[in-house]
Amino acid sequence: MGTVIALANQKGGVGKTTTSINLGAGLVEQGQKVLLIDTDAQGNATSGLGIQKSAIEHEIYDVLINDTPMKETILKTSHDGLDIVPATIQLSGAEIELTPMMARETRLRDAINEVRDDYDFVLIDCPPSLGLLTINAFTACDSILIPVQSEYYALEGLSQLLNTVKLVQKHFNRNLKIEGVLLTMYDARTNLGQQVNEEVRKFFKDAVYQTIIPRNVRLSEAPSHGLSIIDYDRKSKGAQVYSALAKEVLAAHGK
Ligand SMILES: Nc1ncnc2c1ncn2[C@@H]1O[C@H](COP(=O)(O)OP(=O)(O)OP(=O)(O)O)[C@@H](O)[C@H]1O
Repeated sequence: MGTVIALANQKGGVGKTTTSINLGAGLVEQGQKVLLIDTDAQGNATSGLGIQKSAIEHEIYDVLINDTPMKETILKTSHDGLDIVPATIQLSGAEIELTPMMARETRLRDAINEVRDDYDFVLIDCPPSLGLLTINAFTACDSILIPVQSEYYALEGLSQLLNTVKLVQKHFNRNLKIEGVLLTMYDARTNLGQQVNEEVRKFFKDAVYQTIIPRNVRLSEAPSHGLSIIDYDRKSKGAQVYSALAKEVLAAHGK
């Protein structure tokens, strides 16, 4: 049965999607079967892996609202072996359309359970909010990977995130854990980067990955080509660090 990891931080632009795509591809390189579920209406993970919106027949919205089986929404991506459940802008209405009568917090979990045996890892790219879609992800997953941007106010908002984790543990998912905290867009040349590194390690201790993701222009270019960093520029620093992260994640799971 696959391990389900949600990538979440309600702050926007911290590297959730970049990490979902490239950790996913990195895990595939290590011989894992991986499904990425896009739950962000911006659909950046979807387009970043080369899926044309016009080619999408069913998406995560249909799973959550129309009871479409997840299996019918799964597409192959530009990275061989990495599958995706796509998202489009249609998903932006889902939080309002999910009503209490629909068991609205557990719909994603129920859908994932139908495909979980087909994969080693299921990654959920969360939207930048702590709304119902993120609650669905936290209810469905085993653990949460929190990307933290190495910038001013890096820790701001994380206590809210941890409160949401506690609420979900209490009501829907007793075994929910923190998978790890990942420093992203790190610039070793600045004092700020080093300060944030120390601050985050003081707060989250061993939960912080040894692997740190630096700012790397190749990582920001790859999605516009619909490619993971491994396919876009295998020799880049970005490809090396996401490969190292994949190995660190696997080691944490005894693989
Ligand atoms: N390590 C990096 N180096 C350079 N650019 C990066 C890096 N990581 C992410 N970016 C760029 O920063 C922007 C935000 O990253 P990303 O989309 O992964 O964040 P996000 O947390 O998923 O955003 P949102 O909250 O909007 O969903 C993107 O343009 C991405 O290409």
